[in-house]
Amino acid sequence: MITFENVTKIYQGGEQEVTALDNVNLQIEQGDIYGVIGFSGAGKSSLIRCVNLLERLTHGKVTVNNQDLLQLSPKELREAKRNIGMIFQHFNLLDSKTVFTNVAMPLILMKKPKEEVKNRVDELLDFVGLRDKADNYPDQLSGGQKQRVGIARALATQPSVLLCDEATSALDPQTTNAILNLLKKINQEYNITILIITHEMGVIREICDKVAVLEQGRIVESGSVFDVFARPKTAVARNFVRSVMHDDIPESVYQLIRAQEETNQIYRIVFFGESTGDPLLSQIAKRFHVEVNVLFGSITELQEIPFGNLIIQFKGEVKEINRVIMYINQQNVTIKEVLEDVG
Ligand SMILES: Nc1ncnc2c1ncn2[C@@H]1O[C@H](COP(=O)(O)OP(=O)(O)OP(=O)(O)O)[C@@H](O)[C@H]1O
Repeated sequence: MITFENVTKIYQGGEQEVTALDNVNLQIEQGDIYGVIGFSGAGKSSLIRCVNLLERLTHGKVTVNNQDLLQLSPKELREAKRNIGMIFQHFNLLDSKTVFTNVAMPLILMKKPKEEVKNRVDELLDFVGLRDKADNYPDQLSGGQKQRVGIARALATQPSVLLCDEATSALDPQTTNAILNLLKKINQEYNITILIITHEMGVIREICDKVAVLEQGRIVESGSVFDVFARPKTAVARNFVRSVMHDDIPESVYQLIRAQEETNQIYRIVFFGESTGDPLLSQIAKRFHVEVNVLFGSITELQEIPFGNLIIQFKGEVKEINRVIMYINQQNVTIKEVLEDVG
């Protein structure tokens, strides 16, 4: 478990102060895959680096498994840090050492017996699918393979927490998916809590259970990935969701929406899970005296669960349309007027 309590990080850059984190509160439960998303400069690196004290916070408190690292003795701190693995965008491998030695390094530093080191490294290289590369050097590996080495090294000390600092940003989409699947496997098989920072909503969609949106050092929105995708509350979260949902409404539909006089007839309906398949619209057409037009529709997958998005026009009497809206609200879907995001 990781908690951030009123965390502020201020950098003193010459004469100017930069507030990278501004009173951040966040709770990451044991076993979560928690994503923090934000644009460049939002404070993501500062946030993740405060967890293992690569950065010192200016105010507030960060705890990992109820321990405040700042309160520990040097010896206790070394032990606590072994419990926190980290992987990096640019892998941070030792180029002059083999894959085996890179993965073994944390154990060598702990002065573990040779045989124990060998067994553990072999096991880890098997786990990440690189047993045959043990004697290779990092520059003989692809980006995805380098990140696998980084992951194996991070797991060497059997941490309960894994910090991922833009771990897939330097990789192509296919390799990104393979690495994300590996992270999912680590979470499931070892029950390791994973904190990921990223600027890519695709990463959040693929593996995170929960997400926080960081903007100018503040958490502006947080919750389950489903909730944030279905009901983003802030403009920044809406933009991130749109970047992967491919649900942009065509301009021709916008024109139709802008032109209409009755303003309460066009709605966005968001479905997810099993309700995506429900014949909701045909039920509406049967039960109510309204005409139903689908103006636009898209469907995508969120963690292998279908997530649908429809723009619907209802034609009929206002009273009847209101009954339809009430009916839809009772189903497991989200409905809202489109006009507010037409701009
Ligand atoms: N060592 C530093 N000294 C001064 N300012 C810094 C330092 N590190 C970061 N900052 C500033 O703090 C703010 C947050 O930076 P941070 O790197 O945490 O953001 P980020 O979201 O990780 O961005 P990116 O995705 O570009 O890495 C930025 O305005 C940045 O310029």
